[in-house]
Amino acid sequence: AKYQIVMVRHGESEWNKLNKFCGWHDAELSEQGVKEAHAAGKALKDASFKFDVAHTSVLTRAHKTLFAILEEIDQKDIPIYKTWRLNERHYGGLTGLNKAETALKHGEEQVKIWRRSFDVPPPPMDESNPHYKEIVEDPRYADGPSKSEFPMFESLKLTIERTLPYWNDVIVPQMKKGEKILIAAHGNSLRGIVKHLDGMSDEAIMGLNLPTGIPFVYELDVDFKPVVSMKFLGD
Ligand SMILES: CC(=O)Oc1ccccc1S(=O)(=O)Nc1cc2c(c(O)c1O)C(=O)c1ccccc1C2=O
Repeated sequence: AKYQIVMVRHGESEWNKLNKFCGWHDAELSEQGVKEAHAAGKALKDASFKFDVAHTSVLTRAHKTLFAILEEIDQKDIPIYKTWRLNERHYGGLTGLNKAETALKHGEEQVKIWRRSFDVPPPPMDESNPHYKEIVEDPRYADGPSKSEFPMFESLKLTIERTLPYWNDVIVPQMKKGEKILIAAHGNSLRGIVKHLDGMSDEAIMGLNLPTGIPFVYELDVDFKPVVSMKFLGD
């Protein structure tokens, strides 16, 4: 095919293990997550993948997944672009809550609505949330989003709407120049790219839960239409 791109959801994080909404909180990879990342790198090395450039979010769990992969394929010297636009969805006031706390605070009915909604946002994060300051004041957001567009919550729809401009304005032009690209990001930001590439419905993309730490390949024709969609390594 004319173009090929590899994407991978970061390995399991410490908060995934605790079933806590993580979003823009900068959780570490769990030990299992580090292992997943190295396994991903080994799979890419065995398949002789080489990249010219990598894109990731501004969150550590994605960086460490990317670094483990680049170490395994011996390509630690390629340029790495970090952008908030590839961040995980912002879970607003739910950030830090686990399953029980969420149900206790908002009730099972509301959880059911959120789970199946594409554009119903969680409650905004406010100063009462223990993670408010660490996120809003983080210097890593100096390059964006601006104060006025800094999210306090995101629906899946809003997440996709802020990820796609990066795909269209940064990644596609690089692919057109022949760059071989690896994206290490998060479940919901990668959903935005996959939804766009495969023209999936809102319902279909909500049904897609990408596995952690397993790279997948898209092969695209000259019009960026998928010839091969979401081919997982090891498949
Ligand atoms: C598997 C699991 O325990 O998921 C968790 C984790 C934390 C809280 C609630 C749950 S849950 O069991 O209710 N399931 C569960 C709950 C939720 C979601 C979701 O995808 C999910 O699987 C959302 O996407 C979601 C998105 C936006 C607001 C709330 C939710 C939500 O409340």
